Amino acid sequence: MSDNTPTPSITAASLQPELWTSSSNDALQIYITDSDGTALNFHPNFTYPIFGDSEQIFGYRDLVIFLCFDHCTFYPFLNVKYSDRLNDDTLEDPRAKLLSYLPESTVFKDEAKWADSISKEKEDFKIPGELIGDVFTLGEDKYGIYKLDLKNAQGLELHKRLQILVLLFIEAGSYIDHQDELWDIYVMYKVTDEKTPSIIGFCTAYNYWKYGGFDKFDSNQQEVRKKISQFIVLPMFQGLKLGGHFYNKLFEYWMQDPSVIEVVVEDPNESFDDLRDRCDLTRLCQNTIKVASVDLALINSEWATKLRQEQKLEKRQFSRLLEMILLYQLEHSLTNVTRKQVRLFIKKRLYEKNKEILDGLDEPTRLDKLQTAYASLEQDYKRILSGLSLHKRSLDTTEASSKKFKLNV
Ligand SMILES: CC(=O)SCCNC(=O)CCNC(=O)[C@H](O)C(C)(C)COP(=O)(O)OP(=O)(O)OC[C@H]1O[C@@H](n2cnc3c(N)ncnc32)[C@H](O)[C@@H]1OP(=O)(O)O
Repeated sequence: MSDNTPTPSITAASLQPELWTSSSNDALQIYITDSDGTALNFHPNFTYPIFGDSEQIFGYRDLVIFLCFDHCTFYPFLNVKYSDRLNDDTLEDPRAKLLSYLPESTVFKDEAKWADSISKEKEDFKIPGELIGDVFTLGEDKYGIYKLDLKNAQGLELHKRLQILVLLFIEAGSYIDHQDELWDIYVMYKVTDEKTPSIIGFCTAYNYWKYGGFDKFDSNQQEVRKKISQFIVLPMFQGLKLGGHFYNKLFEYWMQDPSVIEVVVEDPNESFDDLRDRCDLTRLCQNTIKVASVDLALINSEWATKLRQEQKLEKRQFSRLLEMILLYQLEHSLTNVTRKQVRLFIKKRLYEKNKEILDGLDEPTRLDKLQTAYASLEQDYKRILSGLSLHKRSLDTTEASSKKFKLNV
């Protein structure tokens, strides 16, 4: 707009409010540079934690907000462009709003300065964390998972650069208190190019200390329940099984840590639930149990309790996995257990879980509610199981793995 053009006012805009209103989800464009210098672009899933419940920004025409990150250092850059702005001091300033959620290092507008800052950080770049487990290969690339050291300035800075993604990609996500030492942050990198690795995603987990009894307390034996709180794979790497590998590697790491007694997940969404169910099932059936040998008597015995504790799985998740294994057996004719027995077994858990509500209903309604819940769960289990091959793998590996995990079957 030229200097001589009068700035439009709110009253002028009220005639055509749609011209001056942008969806904040559409206006915000996130770019992540690639190792070859190009940038991949996507939109956020949510912006309401930043721009309010309506996810709209009023007062600008043709608004575009560029939020860019470097693939390796995750150095942030922000720019805000629009063709016109209403003359109103009370308008929300998207630049200020976003900067309040970004680290102080964020470069505004000055692209050359951003490029210089990245080059400087890359001169002697070192991932600001400790490698957990080994570097592993998938296809032609190598990956590693690093636990950030938040006491180290670079570790803390990386956390501050990454955390806005929690607001933008996880529903009801919020910032963690990084000063609380009970938080762990794990970052997955593609490390094929060791000098400039690329961030794939990250996960936060909280350590809940559990009082394990007087004896354990006295002998300084710590017991921790790990709660996965936030788990993100960057959009351009989603759907490539990288999230699954990230989760499996974390689980492997926690399996080896005797202080971790259980791994739980805080408010998983459907896609994370799917990933978790499929990974847990595959891990369990590859390493520990032979699918065809699971039956109702075994599930109701001490074996199940012991296996659950050994596998550090929470009760509900473990029950779901066993139920899915029973259904898998039925689908692949691997069992003498009948469909009716499996149905009654699953309904028993559903009844116990919802006893209070169900006991308040008359019998026909109660039976109907249970049947509806069962039918929908069965359908969901079948969806999760589709494409999984649990018994072939387990038959191949049972002998080798049974040496590692000796069970009292
Ligand atoms: C606790 C929380 O934080 S809940 C919030 C979770 N995070 C989000 O929603 C943020 C946005 N989304 C994301 O970041 C990602 O999409 C995630 C984390 C949900 C999933 O990560 P991705 O890398 O895309 O998943 P991945 O490609 O590994 O899994 C894809 C599929 O393979 C399955 N899978 C992955 N690894 C394995 C494995 N090792 N064995 C068996 N199945 C596997 C998954 O269940 C999934 O099934 P599908 O093909 O039917 O979709």
